[in-house]
Amino acid sequence: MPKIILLFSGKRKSGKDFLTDHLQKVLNDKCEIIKISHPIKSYWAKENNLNLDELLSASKYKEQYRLDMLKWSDEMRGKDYGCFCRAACQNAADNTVWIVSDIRRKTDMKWFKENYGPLLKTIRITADEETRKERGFDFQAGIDDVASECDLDDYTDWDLVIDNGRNRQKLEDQIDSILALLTYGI
Ligand SMILES: Nc1ncnc2c1ncn2[C@@H]1O[C@H](COP(=O)(O)OP(=O)(O)O)[C@@H](O)[C@H]1O
Ligand SMILES: C[C@@](O)(CCOP(=O)(O)OP(=O)(O)O)CC(=O)O
Repeated sequence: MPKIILLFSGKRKSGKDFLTDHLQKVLNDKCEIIKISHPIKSYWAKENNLNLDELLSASKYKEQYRLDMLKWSDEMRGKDYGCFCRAACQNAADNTVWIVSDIRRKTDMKWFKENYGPLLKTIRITADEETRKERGFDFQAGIDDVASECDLDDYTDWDLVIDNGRNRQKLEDQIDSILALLTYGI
């Protein structure tokens, strides 16, 4: 079992990868980053002969395949809503902090609550649209108005909400607010 699980949610280009990568640098080998999208991208890369590293990066490359990955993964979730959460957590190390950088759907939340309820802390990252646009966000129907991006918009029970937009605090203060959630001795 992990020591504690930090579940991060936020719209694209809000800065989920940016903040969780920095958190990982601070926590070092005491933590592990888990991406629910990793098994999706691995499958997609293998099936279609694509570059997995590019799919995993913040590049434009992944945007070309986002809609297809989204459609395929939603079909899979229809059969088993926990399939990617389970696959993503499968090889994660015991006794560390798990940083799940991309919960998107109520069913992701449900799966983690059912399997690891008492260990969870939930964090929502927000950023104003202008800042997200500066980072490369460009609204696309079928992506930005569906569950993948919107399902947790009406979730209000976050343990922490971090503004990572124009009015954001300094990075170290943002990270400190996350570290304050780690009440377990790590
Ligand atoms: N606080 C920040 N300061 C500077 N650059 C940031 C910040 N947050 C995010 N970025 C940059 O914005 C881009 C999108 O961030 P990313 O973490 O990939 O977003 P997401 O994972 O939510 O789609 C990246 O190039 C990232 O480096
Ligand atoms: C098909 C996806 O898994 C692709 C997700 O890729 P990323 O998690 O890399 O996206 P952002 O960080 O928001 O830019 C989306 C889904 O709904 O599962």
